[in-house]
Amino acid sequence: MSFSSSPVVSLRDVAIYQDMNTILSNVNFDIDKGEFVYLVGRTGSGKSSLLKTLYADLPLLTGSATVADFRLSKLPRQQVPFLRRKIGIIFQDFQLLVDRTVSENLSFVLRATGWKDKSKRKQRISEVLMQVGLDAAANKMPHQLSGGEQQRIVIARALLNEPAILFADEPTGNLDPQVADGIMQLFQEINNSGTAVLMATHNYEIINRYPRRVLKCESGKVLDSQVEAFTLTNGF
Ligand SMILES: Nc1ncnc2c1ncn2[C@@H]1O[C@H](COP(=O)(O)OP(=O)(O)OP(=O)(O)O)[C@@H](O)[C@H]1O
Repeated sequence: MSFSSSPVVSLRDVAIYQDMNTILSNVNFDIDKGEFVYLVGRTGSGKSSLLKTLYADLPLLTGSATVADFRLSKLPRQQVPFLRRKIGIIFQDFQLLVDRTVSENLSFVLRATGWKDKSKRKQRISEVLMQVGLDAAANKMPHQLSGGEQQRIVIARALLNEPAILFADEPTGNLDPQVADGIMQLFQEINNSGTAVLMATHNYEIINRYPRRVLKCESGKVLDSQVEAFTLTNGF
C-alpha cells in the first residue's frame, strides 16, 4: 500500500505521438487521488492517444510523467503489468471473453495478476460484482447480458485490484442515454469511495449533469478548466 500524498497522475512538458506525428505537446497537469476528471475534444484531437500513453500502451518519449507512482519515461516492458495492476482501463467496446462466464472472465484477470488462492478469488469476484450491482450474474455468459450490464462487468473487472485510478475511454459511447446515466452513477459511486477517474467522453449531457473538472484536447494542446475558462460547445 502507498501512503504518499503525491498526485495519482502527473505530467510535465509531455508530448504525445502517433507514429512520427506529434498529436499533443506541452501537456502539463496533475490528477489528485480521488479526483474525477473529464477528457474532451473533437474526434482525432488526441484523447485516446493521451490515455494510451498514461496506461503505457504508447511510450512516453518527451517530458516526464508518473502514474500511480510509476515513472512512464523509459518504463521497462516488464514493469507494464505492475503499472496495470494499479490502474483500471475501460473502453467503449466491452472486450469481455465471449466464451467464458462472467466469473471466469474476472477469475482470468485475478489469476493473471497473482491471485493464487481460489477462495480469495471467489470472494473478490463476489465483492466487485456486488459493487456494480450484478452479483446475480456470476454464472452468465456475456451474450446473456445487456450492453449496460456488460459494461458493468467490465467496470467490475477494472476494480478487481483496487486501482488508484480508472482510465475510461468513451465508456458510455455505445449505450442508450438512460443506461449511460446508470453507468455514470456507478462511476460517481466508485469515485466517492476514493478511486480517481479520468474519463474521455463526447457526451455533453453527462458533463452537464455531473459537472467536474474538464481537460480539453484542442489544437495540439490540453486545456484545463482548473487553469483557464473555455467553452464546451457542440462537438467540443
Ligand atoms: N494507431 C495509430 N497510428 C497512427 N495514427 C493514429 C493511430 N491512432 C490514432 N492516430 C491518429 O492520432 C490522432 C489522434 O487520435 P486519437 O484516437 O487519439 O483521437 P481521439 O481524440 O481519441 O478521437 P476519437 O474521439 O475519435 O476517439 C488522429 O489524427 C489519429 O488519426
